[in-house]
Amino acid sequence: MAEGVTAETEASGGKILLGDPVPWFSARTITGAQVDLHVEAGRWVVLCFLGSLADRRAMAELATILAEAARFREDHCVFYGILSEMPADAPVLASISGPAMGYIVDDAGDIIRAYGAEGAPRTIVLDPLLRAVANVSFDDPNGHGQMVTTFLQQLPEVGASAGVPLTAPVLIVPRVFEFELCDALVDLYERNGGEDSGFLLDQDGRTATVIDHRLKRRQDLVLVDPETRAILRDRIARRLLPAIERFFQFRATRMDRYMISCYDAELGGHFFRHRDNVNAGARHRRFAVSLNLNNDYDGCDLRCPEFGRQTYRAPAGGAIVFSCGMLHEVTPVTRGRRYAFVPFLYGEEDAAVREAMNARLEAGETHYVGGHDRLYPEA
Ligand SMILES: O=C(O)CCC(=O)C(=O)O
Ligand SMILES: [Fe+2]
Repeated sequence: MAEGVTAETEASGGKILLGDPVPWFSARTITGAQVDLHVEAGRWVVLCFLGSLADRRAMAELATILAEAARFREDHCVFYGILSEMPADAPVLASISGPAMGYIVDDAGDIIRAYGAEGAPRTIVLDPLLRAVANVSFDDPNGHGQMVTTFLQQLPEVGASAGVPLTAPVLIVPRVFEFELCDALVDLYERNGGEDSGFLLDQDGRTATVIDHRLKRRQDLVLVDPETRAILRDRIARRLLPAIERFFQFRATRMDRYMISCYDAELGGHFFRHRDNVNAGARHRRFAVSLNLNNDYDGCDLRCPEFGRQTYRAPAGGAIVFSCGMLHEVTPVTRGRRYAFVPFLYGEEDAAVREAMNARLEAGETHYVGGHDRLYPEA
């Protein structure tokens, strides 16, 4: 973006500096859709701070940007209009809302203030890593609408957003579990079956397990047998941890979630975009492991939207390891069933964090007592 825009941003006292990461926020749109900015990463994000739509100017600027609405697509660019009060024609805005376009009423002004837009309507565009790449005020000498639409017209596809080919920071390590071990685990699952698996969600600062098939469809079989757990722990400690130490410089001492997970094509198995460490009860998680137990299925691969549309798949018996802070999704399984072992790794300090976060768990959630997650219990 033009240098003049940077200068303008700094001079206005706004908190958003071009190039810098922006603050995350959570809100609901006027249609009730939950927006967590951190989940919006992986595409261009247009935050249009319009003030009140009772103001004719705001309406005109919105109309100019909406002329580009065809560019708002879930896999490319999403648009949020942030309003200081509920508009009179909310039903009209609701009718044009969708997965790539929404309107948020920020009547407390928290988001507006955090983005330096109080009394200074503007459009801020974020890159797929949620860093500000444009900050155009309504007072821009070149015209707000003109500047924003030109900018939107020039946005490359997400995969080209860095100007060089992108690869997500995932480590693929083959041959962690022997094929016989994989087969035995799949067999165990088929004999026992799994249970619908939820995901963690914070509401009013407390973490609860929620089931919503639109966001996740998976069945899990929890492994309680100490011998089975010891075998899995042994393979992870001997074959995976050395690679994590070498390539990520992290020494894991704890692992949780001993279970076999199954994504079934007949049930529409998938896992929507998420990060594994954002909820209070999940802050201890450092690295996610995704170890495939079979390969006779289609789809169900890992995608890391911040790094483009490309997908990743571990070979049977092999693992993908990635940071729990990275946005990721599991694409729908389109044929057969995918079986996987998907534990989280962390260390001693993280275990202490986890214990402290017991206080933030919703009633009914299992409290962490430690011990069962040690990777070297004999030490
Ligand atoms: O199925 C996978 O490979 C990843 C699962 C996942 O993202 C999770 O359980 O949080
Ligand atoms: Fe995950």
